[in-house]
Amino acid sequence: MFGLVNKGLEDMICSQYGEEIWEKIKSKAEVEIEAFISMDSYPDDITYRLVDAASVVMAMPATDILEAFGRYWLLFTATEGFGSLMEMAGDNLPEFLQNLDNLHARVGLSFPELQPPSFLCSHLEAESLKLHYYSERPGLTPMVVGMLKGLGEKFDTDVDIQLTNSKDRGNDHQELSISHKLKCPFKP
Ligand SMILES: O=C(O)CCCCN(CCc1ccccc1OCc1ccc(-c2ccc(Oc3ccccc3)cc2)cc1)Cc1ccc(C(=O)O)cc1
Repeated sequence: MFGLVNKGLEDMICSQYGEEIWEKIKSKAEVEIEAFISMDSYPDDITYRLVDAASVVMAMPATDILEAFGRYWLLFTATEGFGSLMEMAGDNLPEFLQNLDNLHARVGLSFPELQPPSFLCSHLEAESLKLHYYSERPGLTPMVVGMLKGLGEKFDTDVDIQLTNSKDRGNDHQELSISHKLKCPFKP
């Protein structure tokens, strides 16, 4: 996983809980890396160990940490680091999601070690769509849900996300039903 992800986790923990908690998480995860380099690639295992350790140290379910992290990563880490790349992906939520694979492909051109998941949109309606999420990495759906919620905030859009099919149920990918509604700009 790119350092961009692990660094995002570090930034979220340090900014919300302080460096001390982050050091505790790192030592519990037996991660000795001083500082994550955003553009370096690290074994996925490091990310999983950090999330599991954070779950113990902060006494929070790992799924809650992953969702909070996904939202933070989208709104801060990815936006600060790759605002222009994100802007190119679309002006609204459905457009962005339909361009997600292109966004990953564009990054992959410069960073071949990227191992992105794949996203496919179907059943596109005015205010809903189905997002098919294919990944070799298990257990990161809550992180993607958090990213999608972050995306909703970025686009001033109310988002409701339901997992409608999953690998736990024998499906070969995760299927998320997403309804999205632009927030009315002026309160009546
Ligand atoms: O693998 C999984 O099953 C879940 C992992 C999270 C999936 N992506 C997030 C996808 C996403 C979902 C919802 C909304 C927005 C999303 O992504 C937007 C995005 C995607 C990729 C980047 C990105 C940018 C630069 C990258 O690499 C760098 C980093 C620093 C300097 C130069 C390039 C890597 C990813 C930025 C925003 C981002 C991603 C993160 C890491 C990797 C990877 O390490 O291979 C691949 C993809």
